Amino acid sequence: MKIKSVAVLGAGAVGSYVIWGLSEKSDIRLGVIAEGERAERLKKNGCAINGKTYHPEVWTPDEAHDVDLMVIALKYGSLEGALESIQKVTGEHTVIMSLMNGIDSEEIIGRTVGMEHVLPALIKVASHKEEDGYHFDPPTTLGIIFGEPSAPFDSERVKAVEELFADTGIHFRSTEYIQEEIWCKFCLNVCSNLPQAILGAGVGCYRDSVHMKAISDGLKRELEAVAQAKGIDMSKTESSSGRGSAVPPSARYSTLQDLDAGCHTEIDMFSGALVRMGKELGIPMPYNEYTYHMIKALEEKNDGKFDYTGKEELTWSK
Ligand SMILES: NC(=O)C1=CN([C@@H]2O[C@H](COP(=O)(O)OP(=O)(O)OC[C@H]3O[C@@H](n4cnc5c(N)ncnc54)[C@H](OP(=O)(O)O)[C@@H]3O)[C@@H](O)[C@H]2O)C=CC1
Ligand SMILES: CC(C)(CO)C(=O)C(=O)O
Repeated sequence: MKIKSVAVLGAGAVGSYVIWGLSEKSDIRLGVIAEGERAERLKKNGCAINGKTYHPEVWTPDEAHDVDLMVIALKYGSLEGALESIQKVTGEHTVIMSLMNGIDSEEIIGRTVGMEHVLPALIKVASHKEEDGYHFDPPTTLGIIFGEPSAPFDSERVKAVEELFADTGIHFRSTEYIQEEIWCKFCLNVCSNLPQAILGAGVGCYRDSVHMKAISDGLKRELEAVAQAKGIDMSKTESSSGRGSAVPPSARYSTLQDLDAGCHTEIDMFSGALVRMGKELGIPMPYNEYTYHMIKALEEKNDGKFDYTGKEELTWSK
């Protein structure tokens, strides 16, 4: 098996890492999947990444049908609406890798196209948008981790993806513990993205404030209790997955980036998912419930719900 065509669905901060890495590869076709105004914009402007503009092909889902590898890098809120496109792209042999955060994008995609197409994966990159396009630091980026959910782990498709990434700038590794790796990344996101998003400060806050560390630890204890109840042993990845990419203390992870940009976040796939699982398993989740509601309220604040300027009617504290 050899991967000769790659389609990226979601040419944003994470999709840019794949586009950047594969653009110089001469023996593949690389396209981004887009329609309508988004497709026109991508055709006209290309993808601006680390100060350079790349021009991957722009394919409709029909044009991308039966691509060898589809990489999905959408925000959680866009996934449901893109399932029809994902179905149109998926051919008999298409392998799908979701680089989305959270623990359920694979399951959602698999329900639509069949789990056999999905090669579980995650990405560790700190990528963000600036005025001149997307930026990340290639040398310190840990990159893409992927693997079969069960043996044989050195499958044809794992070897094909390794061969695809081998002579590119993309950092990657395959693993026999992909489920545990995904949960470790989930833990990193829940414990590091969320408290800093409420505080509105860089990740140095966990090093510099015992209070921020205490909140992060509280979220972690709840997540570990859920993982344990589900039989996920995150210690299996301790030697390989201890920490994320090196970042400065000012780093703002994706949840805070979303709030900074006035957008809705992916809190439903972080604390939202944990609160739901906690209820199913009978595990109390006070830190995650509080965090869930606070971030939802910050989204409401961004939407202008608490803009009381010029509203004179009185309200009472109870
Ligand atoms: N940012 C980061 O450093 C990291 C993010 N992640 C995770 O990766 C995922 C993607 O995040 P990120 O890259 O930051 O998000 P972005 O918002 O930067 O990128 C999402 C992209 O998807 C595009 N898009 C939305 N709907 C469609 C559609 N129907 N068809 C085609 N394209 C579509 C958007 O286009 P448009 O802009 O035109 O709307 C946008 O370019 C998230 O789950 C995130 O948590 C994981 C690791 C690190
Ligand atoms: C924590 C980080 C940067 C790791 O890749 C990430 O996933 C995010 O910003 O959401």
